[in-house]
Amino acid sequence: MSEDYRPRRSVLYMPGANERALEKAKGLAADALILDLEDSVSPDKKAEGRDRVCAAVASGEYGNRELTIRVNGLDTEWHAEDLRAAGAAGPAAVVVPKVNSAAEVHQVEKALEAAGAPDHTAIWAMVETPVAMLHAEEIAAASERLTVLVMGTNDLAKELRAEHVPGRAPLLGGLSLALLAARATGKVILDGVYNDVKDLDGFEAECVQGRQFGFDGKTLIHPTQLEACNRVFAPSEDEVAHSRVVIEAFEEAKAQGKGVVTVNGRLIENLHVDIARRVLAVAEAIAAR
Ligand SMILES: CC(C)(COP(=O)(O)OP(=O)(O)OC[C@H]1O[C@@H](n2cnc3c(N)ncnc32)[C@H](O)[C@@H]1OP(=O)(O)O)[C@@H](O)C(=O)NCCC(=O)NCCSC(=O)C[C@H](O)C(=O)O
Ligand SMILES: [Mg+2]
Repeated sequence: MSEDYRPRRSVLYMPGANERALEKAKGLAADALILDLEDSVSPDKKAEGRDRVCAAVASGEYGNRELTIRVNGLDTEWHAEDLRAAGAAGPAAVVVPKVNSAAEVHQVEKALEAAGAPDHTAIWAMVETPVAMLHAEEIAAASERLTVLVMGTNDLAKELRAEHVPGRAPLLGGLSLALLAARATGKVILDGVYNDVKDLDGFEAECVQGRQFGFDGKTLIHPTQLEACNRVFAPSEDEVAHSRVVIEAFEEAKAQGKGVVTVNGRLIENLHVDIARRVLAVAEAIAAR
């Protein structure tokens, strides 16, 4: 497998001005953290939150959790200072909300360069408006620095005037467009949040749906959502065992000059072996964490 795989099954938001949550996150089983300066921080706490999240990045106390900062939107009074501070702090990524065009990605890229952001600081673009759904491919392809698309399903539902319903029928068009864009451009894509922190069954069902769709992981808002998310977005033991059987059966068939074989009555071709190899690589990367 040529592609580098970094687990991003569970990506937990936390309010940037909430000291308790920032402290707690150091011990949570999240693959990545989004230290938020946008929706979860009130206007009077924006400056305090900015200082706190930059200090958190500088602390080096978050282990192998990928540490990112969500800045305020491009059209807000806080955006420029957020980018300056986040760029200088050098997190794994700056998460930019409500990105609607390639031009906006270029604007962020320039501001990060001006802030002296290190090369390892990527851009994660949130796609959460009807315009972003229709421009998803140009957004995803806008920059090599942009490595991840993040669904913002709350804003998307708001803009669509849609309701949050089990199965997310009103959002499926947008989810599909963003996924197509991510896969067409070789980017990672994360599913949106599940708002009811008490409804763990509903949450798990949405994780399963996201994984079946092809999302690489899911964004979360509460620590109780971590366990199911990490489990659902990891290959199960059965999948790993089946993948090994598939690879072995195909190798044997190849040695006998055959291009196809069946396993448990199912056709196995080259592409199924590629899938099986990816499953093993993902499982290994997760085990190595
Ligand atoms: C949703 C919450 C406001 C609930 O908070 P609270 O009632 O305080 O939760 P608990 O009392 O159950 O908390 C138990 C302990 O866990 C810690 N905690 C809670 N949430 C987090 C978290 N996200 N990260 C780290 N730690 C957390 C509490 O501090 C308690 O710790 P302890 O004191 O030791 O017991 C709250 O969970 C919350 O604020 N969640 C994050 C909200 C957020 O970041 N929202 C913005 C992102 S979502 C979004 O914007 C989506 C997107 O843009 C879109 O459009 O869809
Ligand atoms: Mg949003």
